[in-house]
Amino acid sequence: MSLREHALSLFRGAVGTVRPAPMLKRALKLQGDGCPQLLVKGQAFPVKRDLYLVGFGKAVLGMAAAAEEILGDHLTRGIINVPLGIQESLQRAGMQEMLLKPHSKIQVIEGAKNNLPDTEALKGAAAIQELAEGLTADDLLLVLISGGGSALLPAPIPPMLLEEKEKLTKLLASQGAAIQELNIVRKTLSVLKGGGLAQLAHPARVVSLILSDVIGDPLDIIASGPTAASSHSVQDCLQILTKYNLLHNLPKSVETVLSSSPTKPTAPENYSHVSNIILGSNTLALEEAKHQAEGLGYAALVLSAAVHGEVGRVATLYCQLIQLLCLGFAGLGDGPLSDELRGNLLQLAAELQIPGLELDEFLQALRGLGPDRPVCILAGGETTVQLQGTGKGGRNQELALRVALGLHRAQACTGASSPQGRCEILFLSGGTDGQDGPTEAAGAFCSPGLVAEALQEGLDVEAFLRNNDSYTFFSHFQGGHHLLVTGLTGTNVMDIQAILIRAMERS
Ligand SMILES: Nc1ncnc2c1ncn2[C@@H]1O[C@H](COP(=O)(O)OP(=O)(O)OP(=O)(O)O)[C@@H](O)[C@H]1O
Ligand SMILES: O=C(O)[C@H](O)CO
Repeated sequence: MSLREHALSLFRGAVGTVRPAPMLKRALKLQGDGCPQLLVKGQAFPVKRDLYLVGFGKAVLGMAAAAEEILGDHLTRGIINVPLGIQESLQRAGMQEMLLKPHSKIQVIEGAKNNLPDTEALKGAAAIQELAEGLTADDLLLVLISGGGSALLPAPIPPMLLEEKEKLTKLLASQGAAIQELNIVRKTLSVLKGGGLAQLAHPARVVSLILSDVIGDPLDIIASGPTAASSHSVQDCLQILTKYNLLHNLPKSVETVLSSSPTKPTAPENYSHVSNIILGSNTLALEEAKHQAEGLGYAALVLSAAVHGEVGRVATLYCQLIQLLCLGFAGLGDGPLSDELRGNLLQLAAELQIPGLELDEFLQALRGLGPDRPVCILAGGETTVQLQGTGKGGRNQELALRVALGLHRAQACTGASSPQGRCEILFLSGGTDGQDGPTEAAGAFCSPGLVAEALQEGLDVEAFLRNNDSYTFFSHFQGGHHLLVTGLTGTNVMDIQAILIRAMERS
């Protein structure tokens, strides 16, 4: 099999493991008929009286379909808020397992066009709020949460209007606020976010099943943590508004809400009726890819599930890693060039501040790999692209193209003796949701020869990159062969990267 086929199969395996149905079926069981209990990853929750379900997020329709199949007649009623048009597009894509059955007890509300809160999402949030407020101590509320949940559960604190809150979050996003900052502000201004839903559902037992789309899986940030104790206060919100110069331009209603917000977040002991359980994450997807890579004969290592930073810097990190691996294959893993690369990598990783990354240990483990086995390095996270041009692309395709350019330049420096010439190399970057930016592709593959081969086709990689036009490039180059096209996957645990390297077969 080619490296490309291997990479594709690893990507599909990784995504497959965090698809709603397999994920729910692995984690959730209902046991016993007389006094049924819900079992979630080994934790038992008795169903004393009624069992309700609510959910919000891009992957929640599939999660709800799988949950209803497991809960059967024990489910009393449910309400989910999902993206506008999702039922029709899943139907069209033939993804029946992600759709609710006819006569389902779960009401579906579609809204939040283009991932922005709207009146439909507002109605859905009000219905969820009403359901939660009516629960008793004998009821159990199952909450399904995934990325995109913030826009799908808008409940601005009065007198603030939806448009006012939306305008403020849009302003923050356009100024480059990170998702953590955005969601701290959203939590302060919302009835249901920042633990609000869990508090309204009290005294019912609340069990949240979460598919994480945020680096580090922070419970109080994913979908703005509607069932998680918030570690943030109104002070944090004010600091963020100050940082982005928005504090002195706030609508009156926002000022009113901010001035009457409690100065301290609700104490964690008020969440003893709540269990927040992460069911799927980038880490889980990478573990599955590692397992599959080992099955294919690779020595596989996971670099990190928290790779973030400006796409160009992250591309440099991957290029340097690839060069280091090549030197290892060439038997030069202990030479001065390798030492220099290791030094550069450590410096770059320190600059990128990737949480939890022990690069020193990782590089030691790389050194321990023999030159005989093919190597697979896996990583995940989310890069950022500062758009300069007007082209069409996504962060994964841009990353792959930048890695190709970096490898091309490195090869040009070392010439014919380049250690890259002695091994076969493939890099893949893809979004697990199957859509990279506003394009039809999930991501792209690249190898060191790409830039030179593109030139022969009259395609100038640097010019495409200057215009953030990676999708147009990959669509034209070799008839689109290097595009990763999966279609919408119905899940989302950020992006995945794979580096595959093996010694060149001697002819
Ligand atoms: N022409 C482009 N080239 C490179 N990146 C782009 C381009 N246009 C948009 N992007 C990037 O795509 C991202 C938005 O796309 P997308 O909706 O896939 O991301 P998202 O909102 O983070 O969604 P998700 O987390 O669900 O994948 C942004 O990070 C943006 O910078
Ligand atoms: O909905 C949101 O807030 C983002 O997708 C992060 O979870």
